[in-house]
Amino acid sequence: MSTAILVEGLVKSYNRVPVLRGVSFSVRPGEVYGLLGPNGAGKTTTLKSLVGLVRPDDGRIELCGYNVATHRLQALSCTGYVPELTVGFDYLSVREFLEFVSSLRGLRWAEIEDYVERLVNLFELERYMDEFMGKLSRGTVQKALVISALMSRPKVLVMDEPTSGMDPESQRVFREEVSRLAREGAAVVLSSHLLYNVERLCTRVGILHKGVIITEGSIDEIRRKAATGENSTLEDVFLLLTRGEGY
Ligand SMILES: Nc1ncnc2c1ncn2[C@@H]1O[C@H](COP(=O)(O)OP(=O)(O)OP(=O)(O)O)[C@@H](O)[C@H]1O
Repeated sequence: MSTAILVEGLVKSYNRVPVLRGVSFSVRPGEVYGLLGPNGAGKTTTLKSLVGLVRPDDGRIELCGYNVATHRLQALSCTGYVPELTVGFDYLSVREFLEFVSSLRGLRWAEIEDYVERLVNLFELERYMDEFMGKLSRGTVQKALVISALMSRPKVLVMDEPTSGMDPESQRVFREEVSRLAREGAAVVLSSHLLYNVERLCTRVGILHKGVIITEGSIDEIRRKAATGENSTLEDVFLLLTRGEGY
């Protein structure tokens, strides 16, 4: 399959205020696509549309070849998702939460146990396994959410600000594990304001601004397009393109 995530002409308004005005991008197996943009640019709305939590007014989304509007179950069964915020799991321990997600996904615990244990060790979550999710710090919750999305080794991974609150060591673990999954053939899309992480992890980025993707490509390509010079950072490019025009 040449495209695992296909987004075409996504349009969405809230209370007649347009938020997405024709967002299009695609992600191939093995790619990690970073969706960037100022606050309110529409990143969460786009990612929620991908997993069927927001119904777009127009446009087409396919995950693993399945149209999300008509074959949502099939599309989501090959997809891992890290939401921006979680609600409702406060009174589950981390262990119960992971077991709950695995059973929802129809995974057999015995088959994923070794992988989950490896991730739990890497993210240093062992001592929190029997703590309620509601008692944990933001970064610790994020680690549990990331593990819950990775544990099925999905073909498509959709992540909204996945590393917010994570310490630098865990962010490195995150980058390594997501890269590993991509090398195994997953297509990944993530939103982030942490441009340092994006620069190291993403093979391609798209900058969302005023409801459309204003530039897209590898970091080198968008640096050339923005003519910010070969020593410029992603932050330089981002600030140049979106300067003073927060949406
Ligand atoms: N349910 C909703 N009802 C009305 N407006 C909404 C709703 N959800 C989002 N919006 C508005 O849509 C716009 C885009 O929001 P969205 O959360 O998609 O942006 P974002 O790029 O993810 O922002 P951030 O970087 O701050 O997380 C914002 O102006 C927001 O206030």
